[in-house]
Formats: sequence, C-alpha cells, structure tokens
Amino acid sequence: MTFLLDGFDSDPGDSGLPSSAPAVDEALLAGLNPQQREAVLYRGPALLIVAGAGSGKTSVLTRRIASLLQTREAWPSQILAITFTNKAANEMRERVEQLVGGAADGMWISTFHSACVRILRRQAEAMGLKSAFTIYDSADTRAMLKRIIKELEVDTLGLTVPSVAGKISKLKNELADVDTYARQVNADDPADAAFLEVFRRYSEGLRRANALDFDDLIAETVHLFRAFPEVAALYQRRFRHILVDEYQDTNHAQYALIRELTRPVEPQHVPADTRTRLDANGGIPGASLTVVGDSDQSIYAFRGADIRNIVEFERDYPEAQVILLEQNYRSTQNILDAANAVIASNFDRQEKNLFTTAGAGDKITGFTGYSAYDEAQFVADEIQKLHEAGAAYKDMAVFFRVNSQTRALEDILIRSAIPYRIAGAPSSTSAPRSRMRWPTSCRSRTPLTTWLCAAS
Ligand SMILES: Nc1ncnc2c1ncn2[C@@H]1O[C@H](COP(=O)(O)OP(=O)(O)OP(=O)(O)O)[C@@H](O)[C@H]1O
Repeated sequence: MTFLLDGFDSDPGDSGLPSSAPAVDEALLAGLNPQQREAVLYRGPALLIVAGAGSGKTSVLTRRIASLLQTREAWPSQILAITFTNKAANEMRERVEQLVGGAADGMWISTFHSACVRILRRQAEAMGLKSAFTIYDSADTRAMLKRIIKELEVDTLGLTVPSVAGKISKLKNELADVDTYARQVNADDPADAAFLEVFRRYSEGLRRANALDFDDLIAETVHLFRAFPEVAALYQRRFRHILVDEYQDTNHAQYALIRELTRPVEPQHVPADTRTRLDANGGIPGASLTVVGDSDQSIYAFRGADIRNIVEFERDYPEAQVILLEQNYRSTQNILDAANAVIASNFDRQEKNLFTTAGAGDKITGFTGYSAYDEAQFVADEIQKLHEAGAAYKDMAVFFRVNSQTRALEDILIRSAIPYRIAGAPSSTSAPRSRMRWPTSCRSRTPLTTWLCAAS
C-alpha cells in the first residue's frame, strides 16, 4: 500500500507550540477588543473560545488563522479549519484571503464531510473501496431503504423509511456499525431483529455499490485512522493547527475524528528526516486545537450533536485555555438582557453574560394573541407601521419556532399585499392550500368554499 500526501514535514521555523505571544502585525489586530485579541494571539496545545452570539467569533477565527500564516508559524497546508456548512467555509476562506492574500492557498477550510471525502479518496484502498466511491445523498439512502423494507415486508412492524434512516444515522454518528449493533440488539423483539436485518442489507447494498452515505464519511474516516495508525499519523503530522467552528454542534463521530487528528504522532511514525520538533519520547506533539462555540447556541441535538463535547472540553484537553467573548456587537442591551434571562435556565452551560456598549435601545414588546391568525395580524400591522415610518421591507425579519407557523402569517401577508420571502423552509403557499385550509367549510359546500375546493 502506498500513501501519498503533500510535503509537510518541514515546518516554517519551529513547529512546536510556542506559548508566548507571536509577533503579529498590529494591522491584523486592529479594532479587536482585549478578549478577541487574546483569542487571536494565544498559543498552546488547546484553546476553547466560548463565543456568545454576535461576539465576533468569525473575525477572531479568521484573524487567528491569518496570524499563524503571517508569522510563518504554519504553512497553509498545516492548517485544517472545519466549519459546519460549505457556505461558512467559503466565507471563511474569502475572509482569510482578504487578510493574507494568496498565502492561504493549500489550506484546508472545509466542512467535516468534505475533509473526510478528501481523506477517504486518497486512502480508499485501505478501506477496501475504490477511490471513485459514490456518495449516497439522503434521497439515495431513502430509495434503498424503501426497497429493503418492501423486500422484507417489515413495514407491518412499524419500520418506516424515515424511522429507519434516522436510527441508522444515529448509530453511525455514535460510530456503531451492524456488528456492534447486533451485539446489543434484543433478538426476541421482532421489530429490533427486523431493523437489524434492514441495517445489514443497507450496509451490504452500500458496499456492493462502492458507496458511502453522509454519515459513513465521518465514521469511516475515524475507523480508518483507528485501524491504520500509520495513515492517521500522516494527517496528525500534516495538520499542526486544527480549528473547529460551532463546536457545540459536533456529534460523537466528529468529536472522535478531532481526537484522532490531535493525537501525538508515535515515534515509529516519525520519518527519520523530519525537521519537526520532537517531544521527549521522540514523537511529535499533538496538533494545536482551537474550538469555537457556545453551548447556548446548540441547535443540532436532534441529529446527534452532543453538547458535552464543548462542556467537557477542559476535561478532554486539560491544558486548555478558555477565553470568553461576551461583548455583543449586534444587539442593544435590552435585547441581550432578555436573551441572557432565557439562556440562564439552559442546563449544561458555560457561565457567560452578554453585554454591549450600544446602549439600552428600545424596550421589547410582548404580545399574546388569541390565535395564530391574531398573532400574524399583529405582526403584519407592526410591519406596516414600520414601513410607513420609512423602513424597507427587506430590512425586516420574522422568526418562527417551527415551519408550520408560517402558514397563518403568509395568509395575512398575502391579504395585506406585503411582499415577503421565506428563508430556510418551503413556503406553505406551495402546498395544496384550499384543501388544507378549509377542510370543514369544504364539506359544508357554501358557494365560496366550493370554488376554493375546486381550485385546489
Ligand atoms: N471588535 C469589534 N468591534 C466592532 N465590531 C465588531 C467587533 N468584533 C465583531 N464586530 C462586528 O460584530 C458583528 C458580528 O461579528 P461576527 O459575524 O464575526 O460574529 P459571530 O460571533 O460570528 O456572530 P454569530 O455567531 O452570531 O453569527 C459583525 O458585524 C462584526 O463586524
């Protein structure tokens, strides 16, 4: 087996982890508050930046990366920055490039999934896969599961495509495969036994198709590193600075991946000609890890995010430095006080108190309506008032807890001829509206509802 990677065993300067502040160009630090500045400049094995909403974490992360490049503490290829979305990765790359220009070329700024795809394509052979493996998206997964459930006729046991897909995803995010699950399953329970068989056939189907699903990308990379320490060592040697954004939303597999990547390189995996500083045992110290997050902003618990990853960071990395970013640059103090009061009752959180120098601002208005339509009418009236006072519609936003709540507001906005756009969810108006909105009236068949039903 041959392993190919970019040249990286020649650090710029000393590759160790200096603990004193580096000589960073002051222009890069311009405008930062003292905590942000410390978060950019701190050097050590592990750093947790607890960043409240709107506290400038993106500015800090990008400047931290830029400072590593500018001071030549790292080659671009030695930096791995992980974000949660491709959009965030592109934005971060652009912002780093604005700060250091072409010096950012060759740096890995990507999502967990993209980074794992790159690693797996290079090392696929070790996994018994062809490097041109296919990636199954959720539609491919659903199609295969639908076929398997039908073949096995297990829908009668309550196994649906979404429930099975969700359970398989959860297991993979916990790094459990078919064999691990088989050991813990209750074989006397027909539904459990059926699920195990579906999971088994699904895994075999993926392998026959030389395919991996989204969750496999991360789990298989972890398995690869654990099964082939020499492969893990390649990436441990390569990435000397690992930065992870939105750490509160990492699941167990993502957490395990970061743990593998930040392990020290064992002496037997250190090339004889390395110019990297070695530790007392002749190995290479683990990569420097920076994570940014906020337990109060965790939003992915439903898909396996484990808030303990951030809350227990200091246990996992005992030498970690913790820096709190509490100054908010987006909101007024009244809004922050309300937010602080709400998040104060979150469990498992790092204590912090958001503040601003922007002043108290307007008071918050609370309104309790009698119905969803009552609430929606209130919102629409407020929008009209603001608009008449000179505010542009595009500068206003309405937030919802669940997508289904858009329906009442959309109805009222349409009626009031207020232009709007739904972000992040399908518009409820694309659903068969009259049938869903007037089911009772349709049965009563007044002339108006008859027409509405006919139009649906
Ligand atoms: N030191 C600072 N002085 C003035 N403005 C700042 C400072 N730091 C950040 N900001 C501004 O605060 C806003 C939020 O910054 P940024 O987007 O980096 O924050 P964030 O923590 O990533 O936000 P969120 O997590 O809520 O998305 C931006 O408009 C940014 O320009």
